[in-house]
Amino acid sequence: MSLTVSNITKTFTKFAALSDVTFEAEPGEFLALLGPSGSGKTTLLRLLAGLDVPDSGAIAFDGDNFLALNARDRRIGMVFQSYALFRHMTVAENIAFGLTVRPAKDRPSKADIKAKVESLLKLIQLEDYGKRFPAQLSGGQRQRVALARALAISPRILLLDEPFGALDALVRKDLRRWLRRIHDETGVTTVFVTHDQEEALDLADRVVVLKEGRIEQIGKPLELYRDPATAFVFEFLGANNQASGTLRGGSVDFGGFSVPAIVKGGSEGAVTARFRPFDTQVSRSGPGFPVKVLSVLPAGANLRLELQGDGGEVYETQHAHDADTSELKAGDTVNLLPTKVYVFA
Ligand SMILES: Nc1ncnc2c1ncn2[C@@H]1O[C@H](COP(=O)(O)OP(=O)(O)OP(=O)(O)O)[C@@H](O)[C@H]1O
Repeated sequence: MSLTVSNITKTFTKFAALSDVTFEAEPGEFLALLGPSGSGKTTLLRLLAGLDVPDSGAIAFDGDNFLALNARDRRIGMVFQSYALFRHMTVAENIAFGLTVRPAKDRPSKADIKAKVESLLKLIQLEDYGKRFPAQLSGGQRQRVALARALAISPRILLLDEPFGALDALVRKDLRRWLRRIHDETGVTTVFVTHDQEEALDLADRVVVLKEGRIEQIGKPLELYRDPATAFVFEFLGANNQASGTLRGGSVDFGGFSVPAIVKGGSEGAVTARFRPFDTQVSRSGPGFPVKVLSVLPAGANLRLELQGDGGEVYETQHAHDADTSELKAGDTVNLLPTKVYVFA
């Protein structure tokens, strides 16, 4: 095990920013910390980095007690959302910084530093940019340089705090793919903070979902999506629909039709059933809730529908085009049938 976080609690003037947080990262694993604003992600990252100390609990890396080491001795690479490059230094000087400030006995030779910077510039695909200053780079390029600077010290662990948060959606997507490739090439254990579920599911080997300073669930992206432990995880990880029904013998009865349920808690009787846009069928005459089509949106090979029930509730569905849905238009009345629902405590 490379990183072990055990029972970490951190309180700010009586307010518990983190409560009893425990998780592990395998060597070389890419872990995402995912949660809404204020869930404790940055606090956790700061504790890992040694920028703050927990009230209780333990943090170890490869058997070393991290809490007994100061920030520098933990050998951590960090990248923040804001471009923290030194403005008066060139790209190459920025990347070399962590090596040039080492005490003489630990400092690599000038030639070694130069070679390291060149290999990192190549890795981040900015080979010809070494002599530029940060102001002469795009936002995305600056974050690539920030990553190279973090990697220059050969960190034992890389901590990334919403590194693409300030960039536009297209650049973010590009950098996401790029970061994953860099991670796979360098193999450094990485903890990535984000509040963007798509980013976390896309990038990470495993995702730690935080809510109000506590871990809701830890799992591989697909596990979390398919097998969410709580209603919070279900809702946080993707578009969701809700309908009231009666849980009975593993199915939810909606009055007139019933749907197989994945039951994660709660008891038989009145429940709120949740279902994903993909787990639905829309038909003109089959079973289901009578709904009105609000909008029809093409989504690649799929069709996305916004539907409204009798009581004003809005549903979202997404499926492949079929005979029953391809001619649909706003204002039509159809039946919405969930094919699988989740019930949580
Ligand atoms: N130095 C501090 N003093 C007091 N409260 C703090 C301090 N740092 C963080 N908090 C509180 O701890 C909670 C968790 O904050 P944190 O920054 O870790 O959340 P986050 O999940 O990273 O949120 P965001 O996505 O908005 O950055 C918040 O309620 C915050 O107000």
